[in-house]
Amino acid sequence: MSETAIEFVHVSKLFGHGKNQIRAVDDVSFKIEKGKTLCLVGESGSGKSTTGKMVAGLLPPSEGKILYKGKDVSTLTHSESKQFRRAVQMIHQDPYASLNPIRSVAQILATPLQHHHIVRSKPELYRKMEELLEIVGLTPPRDFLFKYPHQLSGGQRQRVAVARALTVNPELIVADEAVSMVDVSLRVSLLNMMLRLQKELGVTFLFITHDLAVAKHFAWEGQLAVMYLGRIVELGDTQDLIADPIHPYTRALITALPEADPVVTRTKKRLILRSPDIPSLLNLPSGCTFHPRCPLYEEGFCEIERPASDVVNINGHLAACFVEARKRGQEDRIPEFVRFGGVKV
Ligand SMILES: Nc1ncnc2c1ncn2[C@@H]1O[C@H](COP(=O)(O)OP(=O)(O)OP(=O)(O)O)[C@@H](O)[C@H]1O
Repeated sequence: MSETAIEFVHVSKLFGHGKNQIRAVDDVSFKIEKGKTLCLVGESGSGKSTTGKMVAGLLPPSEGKILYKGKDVSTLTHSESKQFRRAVQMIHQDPYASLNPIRSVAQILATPLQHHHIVRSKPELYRKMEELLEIVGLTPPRDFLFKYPHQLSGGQRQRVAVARALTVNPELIVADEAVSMVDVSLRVSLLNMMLRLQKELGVTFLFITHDLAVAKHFAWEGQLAVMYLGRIVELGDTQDLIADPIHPYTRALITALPEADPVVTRTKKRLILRSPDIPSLLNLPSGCTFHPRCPLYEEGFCEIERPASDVVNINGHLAACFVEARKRGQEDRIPEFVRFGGVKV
């Protein structure tokens, strides 16, 4: 039976106070099975990083529950909490900022290995550091151990950051825009290295990116969650979601993807949004927050109530769109007063 690594149950994160309060993450639910990948994709400000930080235990939720292996993270004892922090590691966008510039690769890797008593002697330390560098594709390891971050390329630095995360044998890695600062030419090999890690070490991944092409590649065998203004608007197995996107926002993202074949790119019908502007979290539109941009917008239907993330549910492929719920024969999942144009019946 599959085991759930992490689960969000109606989680929200609020920042600020009074009139300046925003819901950076709003009523988000998902689970990631052990050894699988969930990729969060969405535009800047959609709440991806805030979600990632909550998964990594760096931010507490304002509402809702986060379960780690079925246990509410807020109720963990001190020692369980320490274990949790060690089991979940985060890889950031900018490895240059996250690696200490005055420490060599060997020093960067040795600190957690020694601190957590993962190695007990110098020879064991060196064996372990070399093994980690080999796992992340920095070979021969001796060429890299005594280098400093500034002597490495962006892709190599990110590999060191991954190796450092692996020092503590994590069960879950949160990779937040981990390839976006790396040259396009090196991105695929970095992504493939992380995919290999997942297969060989069985690590669970929460992968965060604004780039749907990257998301598609990394989570092809996992799941995608599309975020918009703090909410998940569509969630499903990546292959289903790409083949049959339900939410118009997902469709817009997919039709904007470049195709390998230039003829397909030229002839592909793009989904034109009614407005390019993303509303402010401080002043959200009523009802479905995507309605001012949505090509499927129906007056008197879309602006009444915010659709639940699972108002469309096709064998576990979920989406938050009343228009699509109706089109796909799931009208009974739409609250009655929305169906009757806002009139309480
Ligand atoms: N510590 C904080 N205090 C106040 N507001 C915050 C804080 N962290 C994030 N926010 C706000 O929450 C919203 C969501 O931010 P978040 O970084 O999670 O989005 P994102 O989708 O990861 O975007 P990006 O890729 O630009 O980081 C944004 O409006 C951001 O300004």
